[in-house]
Amino acid sequence: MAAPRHQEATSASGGFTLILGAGAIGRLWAASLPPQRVRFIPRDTVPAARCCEYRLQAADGNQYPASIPYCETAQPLPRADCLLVTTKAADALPALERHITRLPRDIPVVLFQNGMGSQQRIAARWPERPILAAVTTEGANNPSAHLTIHAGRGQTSIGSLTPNAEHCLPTVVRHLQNSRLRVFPEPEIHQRLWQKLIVNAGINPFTALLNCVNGDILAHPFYLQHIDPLCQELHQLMAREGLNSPSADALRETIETVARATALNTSSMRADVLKNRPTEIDYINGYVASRGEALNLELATNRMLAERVRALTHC
Ligand SMILES: NC(=O)C1=CN([C@@H]2O[C@H](COP(=O)(O)OP(=O)(O)OC[C@H]3O[C@@H](n4cnc5c(N)ncnc54)[C@H](OP(=O)(O)O)[C@@H]3O)[C@@H](O)[C@H]2O)C=CC1
Ligand SMILES: CC(C)(CO)C(=O)C(=O)O
Repeated sequence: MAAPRHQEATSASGGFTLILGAGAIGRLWAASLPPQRVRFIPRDTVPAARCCEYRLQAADGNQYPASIPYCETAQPLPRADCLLVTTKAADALPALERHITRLPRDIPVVLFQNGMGSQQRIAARWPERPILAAVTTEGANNPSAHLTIHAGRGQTSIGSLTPNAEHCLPTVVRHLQNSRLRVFPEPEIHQRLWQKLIVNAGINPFTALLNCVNGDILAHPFYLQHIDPLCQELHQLMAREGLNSPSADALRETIETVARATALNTSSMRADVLKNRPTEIDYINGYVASRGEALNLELATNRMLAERVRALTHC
């Protein structure tokens, strides 16, 4: 089946997008942007093929073929309107460090990582570059090497992390709106990152530890024992960080609304544990616990959840 038509992109760089991280979210974006105007930056090793070939199963169930060229490892990177970084949180800074000298200083870099910590480290490492963060509720997974499933339609909010990103935000948003995905500018990106962090902190570790889908945590005694202390800690930390901090009850309500809305989902953390891959716990409950330590707050529930999840993939 032929893919639906895109609007034609126009810009000085020809509407080009570079993507670092050809995993589930990277492939969703690559197949959703105008064809012929996307390149994956490969790992250090020369990729086995010139193109990343796969099928994207759209949210309506239809499948479309995608063939996304890899950039030549020995050549300069092509001029592009922006770089999307779609690795896991732990890989984002090392991956950027490997390639950043090949990129013009003014290229906007959009970070898609869940959780918190990696974005701040990247913004602090390259404060002069335009670095932006994206918070996305799109859902994608790769059940096999050549199939990417767009499991749930959502939206992507983008905001600036460094001063030089402010003026690029409208252009980056317009550029990414040229895809089949919904994209919006987010002036309060820090608050938005925290909202997503709260949801991930309240759902992901429980699904990983209890080995269940999102909705099934809600009636489990372990969840019921820990969710209120967890929400108290999140409320305390947000207040100390100077953020707009909803009450612990409101945070629990937010977490449970998402758990009910995604009741049949396997969370990204449970999926990582099931595949014996490193989880992003250090950027979720681990990040909360370490911010607590830095601010002299005892956030024991987050620390306990982080330790238990780490133990799942470290044996
Ligand atoms: N999937 C989703 O629905 C959502 C994901 N996110 C967030 O987006 C981020 C990416 O998630 P997802 O796509 O699921 O993860 P995946 O593991 O599917 O993809 C990450 C990709 O990054 C690649 N990668 C790692 N290091 C490098 C490097 N140095 N150079 C080039 N490529 C590299 C990996 O390659 P390899 O496979 O070889 O290791 C892999 O292809 C995560 O932070 C996640 O939390 C946020 C919302 C939704
Ligand atoms: C919202 C939630 C929990 C959906 O599964 C998610 O973001 C994740 O799995 O990481």
